Amino acid sequence: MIEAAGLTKRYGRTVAVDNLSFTVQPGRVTGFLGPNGAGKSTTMRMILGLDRPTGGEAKINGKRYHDLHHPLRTVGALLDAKWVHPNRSARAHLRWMAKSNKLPAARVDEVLELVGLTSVANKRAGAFSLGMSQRLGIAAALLGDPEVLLFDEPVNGLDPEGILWIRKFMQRLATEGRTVLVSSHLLSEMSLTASELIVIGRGKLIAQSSTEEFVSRATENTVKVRSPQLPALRQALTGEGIEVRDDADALVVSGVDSATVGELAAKHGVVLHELSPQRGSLEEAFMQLTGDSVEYHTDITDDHAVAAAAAAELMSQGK
Ligand SMILES: Nc1ncnc2c1ncn2[C@@H]1O[C@H](COP(=O)(O)OP(=O)(O)OP(=O)(O)O)[C@@H](O)[C@H]1O
Repeated sequence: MIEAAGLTKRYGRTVAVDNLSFTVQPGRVTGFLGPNGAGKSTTMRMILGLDRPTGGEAKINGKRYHDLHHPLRTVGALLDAKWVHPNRSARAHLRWMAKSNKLPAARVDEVLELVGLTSVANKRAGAFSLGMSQRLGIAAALLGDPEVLLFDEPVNGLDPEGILWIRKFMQRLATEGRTVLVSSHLLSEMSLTASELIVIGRGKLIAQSSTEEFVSRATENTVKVRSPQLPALRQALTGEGIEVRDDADALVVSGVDSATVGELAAKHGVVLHELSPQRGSLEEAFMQLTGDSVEYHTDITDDHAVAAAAAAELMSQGK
């Protein structure tokens, strides 16, 4: 289990992580979702004792990272897959890691097998593709057979096949009873990988809920309605306890269908110029929820690969 309580990190005037509290439970994949620059990496680094919090604390199985007796036997992480000596083979890299962390050498071949790298174990890690490097990073995270695993944007830059592999692998780790926290800036990817979500924007917690609940909330259908008598229409709707928000010269109505809106307008003698049901896209809704918290735009090619993997997954499920 991972617990963050009031976790805060400031870099000068930038508040990278702002009073963040959440819990990550074992036995399922928890998605750590937020736009680029939201503070995901900084939070993970604080959990792993690589950055010192300005305030609050993070605990892994009830202890701060620095108080763990055998850190690698408790927690494994994939932060930067390219963090490998380029001239070392995959096996040599893992042997060196095992030795320096007092882990049995026999575990090296086990983890190579687990991630499917046995056949290339003696090849130079510097010549690995990104997908192979990610697998090697995951093998390294698994060396100590830890109960808790953190993966920072593991599918970034991967092709659809690589994305599918990572997704299945995380789910398998969770079904083994491990605590798995995986970060991403894409709700579409997380909706296929994680059963629980922690959503942040500009370092602040936006939501922690089941993925199902978050997605259904994020894609809530609305009705767009335009009228030359907007104030009267707004009053008619809010008078019935219906939620409305302004959108330029229109109102966006939530929680009711267009028939209800039309009938209420007629009852109050309000003229309508437009009455259109809106179905929000998942990513658009997510962007809206995280509001102005987007620091910069995401890499289009990454997002296309993720979308293709999502489509492949749905097809493989026969949907
Ligand atoms: N070492 C640092 N010095 C100064 N500012 C930093 C440092 N590390 C992160 N930041 C800032 O903190 C904020 C959060 O960054 P962080 O990398 O944690 O976000 P993120 O959600 O992981 O985004 P990304 O996916 O782009 O890495 C950003 O505004 C970033 O510029």
